[in-house]
Amino acid sequence: AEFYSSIHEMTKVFGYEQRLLLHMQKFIADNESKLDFLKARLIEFERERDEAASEGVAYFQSPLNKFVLTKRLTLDWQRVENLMSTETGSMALGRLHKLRRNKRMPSSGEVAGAIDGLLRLQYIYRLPTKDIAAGILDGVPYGTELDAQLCLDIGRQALQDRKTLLAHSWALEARQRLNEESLELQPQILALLVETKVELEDFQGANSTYHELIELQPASEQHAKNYETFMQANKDKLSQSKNITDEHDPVPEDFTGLPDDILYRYTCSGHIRPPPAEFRDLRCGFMSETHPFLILAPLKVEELQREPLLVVYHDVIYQGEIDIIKNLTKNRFERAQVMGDNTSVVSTVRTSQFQFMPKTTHKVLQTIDERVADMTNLNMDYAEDHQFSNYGVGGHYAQHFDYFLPPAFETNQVSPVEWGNRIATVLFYLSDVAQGGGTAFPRLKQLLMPKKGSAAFWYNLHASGAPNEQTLHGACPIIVGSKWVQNRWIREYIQGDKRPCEVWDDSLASYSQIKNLKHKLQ
Ligand SMILES: O=C(O)CCC(=O)C(=O)O
Ligand SMILES: [Fe+2]
Repeated sequence: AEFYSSIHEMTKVFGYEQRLLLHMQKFIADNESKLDFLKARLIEFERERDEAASEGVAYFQSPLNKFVLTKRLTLDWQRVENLMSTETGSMALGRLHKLRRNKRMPSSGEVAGAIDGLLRLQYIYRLPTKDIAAGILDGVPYGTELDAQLCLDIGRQALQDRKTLLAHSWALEARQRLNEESLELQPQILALLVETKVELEDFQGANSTYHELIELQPASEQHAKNYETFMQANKDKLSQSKNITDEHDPVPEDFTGLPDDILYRYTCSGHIRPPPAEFRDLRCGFMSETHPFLILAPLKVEELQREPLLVVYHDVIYQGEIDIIKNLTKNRFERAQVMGDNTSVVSTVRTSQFQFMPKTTHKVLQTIDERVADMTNLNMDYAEDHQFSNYGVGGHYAQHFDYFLPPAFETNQVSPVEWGNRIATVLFYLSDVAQGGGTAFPRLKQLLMPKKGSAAFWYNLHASGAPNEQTLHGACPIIVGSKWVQNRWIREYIQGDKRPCEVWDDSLASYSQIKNLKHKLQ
């Protein structure tokens, strides 16, 4: 199993640790009683030796003593030897060994996954390194401090991810957190610091940190060699210095034209927001007139965007239903995947756990679909299986489109293909999230915060069926909490009479897109 991508899974780890602790206690107790027995024997044997030594030859003249000594040298010492050579606590050790190798236990690869999540949080929400290390996330203290080793591990992974400013700050933090116990890490920390300083072009700083490192381990040939390579490569730049205090790139003043991953980042962090003018016409309430389909459903709806339509319904899934769903999905989650070139793959683009469930599984899923039909006026006969996702701390789903692109059709990843593309998405929030975890629409400048019981609805396609690229969206990383969502992906098939095309006449925009799409297909 994989734990770091889901809080739901993570809670099971506590149970495992509890059992590991019991085995360890048993192991210690067994060994302690063995040592107690051996210590008592030792004292006894020493006492008799002292007696013999003080009495001298007279000691051996007593037949009784002769007997005692002989017995001790044979039987007693044999028992001691036997005891010393038995592996005490082997039963407890065996159990611990077996439990640790259980395939449901987290593996060492999970540490990398967990660090990856932490770095993503820090990067997107611009969290200060010293706060995270002190156990403070986005201003809230959680009482867990990170030690020098962990700070070093995080720094190394940041460097690997090319987040050099972060790597530098984690190396500094690791150095600050060195203590007697962890002093042996100092050379590794200095080495990381050198690497990051070189990358950030603080050659003077790198040079002096190299000196520190060599002073610390003057005998190391490796350091000498590395230093020589460094000097050869940078000898003309040694006067170049930089006071690196930043941990993050500066926030851009203007976001136009920036790549989608950057837009996603700043939408999640709240730096990208719709300008007030865009709110002017938007409505909220028990709407029935703005869009024809709402006549059917006097639901509590909030309009976030007209073009393309993006609305949020409030109180459209109930606690009783959520309880049933949590029960149905129990122990059935697996690591979420994304579409790869030919097949689905695990990726850091999407770190959560998910499962699909046919609507025939339980009546509650049919009830929900009837409600979705009321909310959207779409035909739910051609909706995919219900998808449930659970995100853990640091879990996210990077910017993506819900609609299928031509390659997905070509590689048979659209099933069933006759149902066409995903015309619309309804995303139910089955939980609140304490911190982070919004759904970001970078091109619409919208950030929806999960609220238990509400649901977002948007069309992925233009009325013509062409993909609407404005619908790019993603699930921002969770800072604190466990996020549960349920997806309804509604497909195009026989929605023709349902979707009120005349209200959203986007035929012009989609014409060029269709051409573009055809071009891509050729
Ligand atoms: O969890 C979210 O907020 C968004 C999920 C999503 O976009 C998806 O599952 O396709
Ligand atoms: Fe999505």
